[in-house]
Amino acid sequence: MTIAPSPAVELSGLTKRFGDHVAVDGLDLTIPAGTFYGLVGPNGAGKSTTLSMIAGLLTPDAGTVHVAGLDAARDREHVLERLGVMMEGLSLPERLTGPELLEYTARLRGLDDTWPQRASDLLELLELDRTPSTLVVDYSTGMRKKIGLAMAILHRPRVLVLDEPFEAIDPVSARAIEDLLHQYVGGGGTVLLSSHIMDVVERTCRRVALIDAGRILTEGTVDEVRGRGTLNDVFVDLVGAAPAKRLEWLA
Ligand SMILES: Nc1ncnc2c1ncn2[C@@H]1O[C@H](COP(=O)(O)OP(=O)(O)OP(=O)(O)O)[C@@H](O)[C@H]1O
Repeated sequence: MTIAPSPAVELSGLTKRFGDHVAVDGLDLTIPAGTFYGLVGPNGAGKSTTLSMIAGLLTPDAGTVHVAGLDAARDREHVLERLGVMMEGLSLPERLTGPELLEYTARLRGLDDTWPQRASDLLELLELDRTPSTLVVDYSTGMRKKIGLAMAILHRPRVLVLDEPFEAIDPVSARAIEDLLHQYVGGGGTVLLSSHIMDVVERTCRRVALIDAGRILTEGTVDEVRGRGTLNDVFVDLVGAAPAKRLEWLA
C-alpha cells in the first residue's frame, strides 16, 4: 500500500477579519504537492490576506493552515523551514547588494556550503548578476521582486508562496521567472501564487482558485475552470463586470 503524500497546503475554515470586514471567509482549500497553483480574484478579494496567513505573517481569527502535513500554528518553526515566501511590501535590508542579500539569507537559514553556487545561478537566471554592486535601495520594482524570489527559493523550500510575482515584471524577465518556477515544480516543489495576469496563470498554473469577498467561487484544473472560454471570461462572468458609466465631462 502506498501512502499518499500530505497536501502541500491545506486550509480549513480559514477566516480573517479586519474590524467588521471579513477579508477571508471560512476558506477551505487543498493544494496537492507538486502543483503549480494560481489564486486569482479581483482587488480586495482576500488573496494577499490568505497568503499572509499561510506565510505566518498574519494570525487567522479562525481555521487552520497545514503545510506539508504540519499545523502552522503548532509547528511554526518547521513550517517556516518548508516555506519560501515572497509577499508584496515585505521590507528588505536596503543597504545590501543583491549578492549580499542572498548571503545574508543563506547565513540566516544556516544553509550548507552549496548556497554560493545556487545564489550565483539564481542571480544569473534572473539577470541580477549584471548589477552586482547596486544596493537594494536603488533597485527597480522588478529587480526587488526578482531578488525577493531568489531569497524565497534559495533554501529549496517544499512550498513557494508568491504574492503577485509577475506584477511590474517585463516580458523577458517574466519568462525567466516562469522557467525557474517550472524547474522548481519539475523537481517536486509546489508553487502557490496570486496574480491578476490571467494569461500567465493560464500558461503556467495547473490548478486555479478564483476567490471573491474571501470565498472560493470556483476551483479546479485550469482546463476545468476555463471550460471553452478563457480564464479572463470566467473571471468577468463570475465576479461581474465593472459598471459601465459614460463620463460626460470627459467626452
Ligand atoms: N491590515 C489591514 N487592515 C484593514 N483591512 C485590510 C488589511 N489588509 C487587508 N485589508 C482588507 O481586506 C480585504 C482583502 O485584502 P487583500 O489585500 O487580501 O486583497 P487582495 O485580493 O490581495 O487584493 P489586490 O488584488 O488588490 O492585491 C480588502 O478589503 C482590504 O481592504
